[in-house]
Amino acid sequence: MQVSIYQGAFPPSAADAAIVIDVIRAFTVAHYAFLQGAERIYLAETVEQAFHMQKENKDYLLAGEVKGEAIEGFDLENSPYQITRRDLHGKTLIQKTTNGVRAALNSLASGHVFVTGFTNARKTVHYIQENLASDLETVNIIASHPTGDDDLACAEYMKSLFEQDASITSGQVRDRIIRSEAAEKFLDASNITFRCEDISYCINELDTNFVMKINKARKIPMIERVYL
Ligand SMILES: O=C(O)[C@H](CS(=O)(=O)O)OP(=O)(O)O
Ligand SMILES: [Mg+2]
Repeated sequence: MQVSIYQGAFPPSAADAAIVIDVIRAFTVAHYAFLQGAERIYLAETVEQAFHMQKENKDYLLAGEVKGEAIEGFDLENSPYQITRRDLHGKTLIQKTTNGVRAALNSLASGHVFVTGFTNARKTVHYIQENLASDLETVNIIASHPTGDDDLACAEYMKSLFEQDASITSGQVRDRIIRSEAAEKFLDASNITFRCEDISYCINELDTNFVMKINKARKIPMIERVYL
């Protein structure tokens, strides 16, 4: 199996499987949303599309950000801290974010498409190794932030798990996430728009029994849980 890492929202090629990483914060948010009971998460290309979908389906909840900030009229921010304080049982979310959602939508030409933050990175590798590996010649790992080291560190970690070379530890990934450019504004106490708690949710691996896979058969792609 050839495992390649790309950085940014525009992967140059398709693969048998793609794993799109957004540690800070889109797919950490998605992971916690499922843990809070969400059933599915649609991926919206634009804020307008998200509002249109909610107009047609009044129960859907809008989650996301523009330039990291809350969107007026959305139900949820792009904040794992906030998500963990909501009961989302049975809910459908529509997610719109700058890097993670954009990169996922640009990866749909790959055969299987998974999304993850650091919280579910190890489980995602194990799921692919156990269930798909014999059918996969190429795997693209897409670190969705164009320059931030948070997603790149997680991508290197996942590649090292696939290749079993122990070249990077989970502790090293955690340190790189905390020191990344993307984390800066959250850890700046004078910047009250961003919560430092969000970073705490992004740096710990969780022992969950599912991975997050994109269902491409729907008109609007959506993330679903696939159980281990
Ligand atoms: O909200 C986020 O964490 C980012 C936007 S920014 O990098 O903070 O401007 O979006 P995401 O798609 O979750 O990386
Ligand atoms: Mg990000």
